[in-house]
Amino acid sequence: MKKLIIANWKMNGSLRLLDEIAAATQGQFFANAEAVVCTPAPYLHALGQHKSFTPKTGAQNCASTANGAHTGEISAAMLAEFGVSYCLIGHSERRQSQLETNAMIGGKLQQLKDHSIIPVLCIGETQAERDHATWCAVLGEQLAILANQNPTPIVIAYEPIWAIGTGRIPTPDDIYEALAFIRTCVTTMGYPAGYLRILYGGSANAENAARLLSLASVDGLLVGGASLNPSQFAQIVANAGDTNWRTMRA
Ligand SMILES: O=C[C@H](O)COP(=O)(O)O
Repeated sequence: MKKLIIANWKMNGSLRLLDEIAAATQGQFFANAEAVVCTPAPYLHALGQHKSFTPKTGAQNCASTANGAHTGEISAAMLAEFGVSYCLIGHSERRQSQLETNAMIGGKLQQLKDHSIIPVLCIGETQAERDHATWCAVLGEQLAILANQNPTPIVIAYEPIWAIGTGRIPTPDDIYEALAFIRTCVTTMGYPAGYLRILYGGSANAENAARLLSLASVDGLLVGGASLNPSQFAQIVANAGDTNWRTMRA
């Protein structure tokens, strides 16, 4: 399966950055890697229309209901009209700042499924939850929204909150253990292995991408800060497409 590299611009970027990323990734071979850029919503149209933008179009959020009197919200149907293939849900920044609950995130999941957009469900524990060894319970609770669903392709992004934007990365053993736990939980809920991709996110950059991608079970990366640097992002995608990771992994 191709490695999946998803850029999350968060509330950053510009039309100019779109051009710069297009130029930096142009001519890259996506035979072994799939790249997605999740821009702020105002750029989705430009991204979809861009003549030389090779990565796929991603969104950072969608509403948990289909339509209605919800000022400022953007529905999954609207995202689909703009060619969005993937949409982040449950990012820890939204869980914290927008007080998003698992119930709300479950609604977003359903909306995306209804419009054939692949959900990228972000989950992760705080430093305190890691220290007190309650991370399994926390991840299990965040994954519970996938239970009793008709399984469709899904991406889970494991992002320890303490690793986001801090330059700190879990040990390979900790990543392996968390991803194995996630894979077991999701497949036990009836998702076929082929429907599930699990990404690592948190301080991934051009320097550590090859090492992270070489870890067993890491199907790709969710990249924040480093994705705003066109040459770094292009290098991460190139690393993902480098089939040498298979030998590094052995
Ligand atoms: O969505 C991306 C993550 O929050 C990771 O952000 P970061 O790469 O800046 O640590």
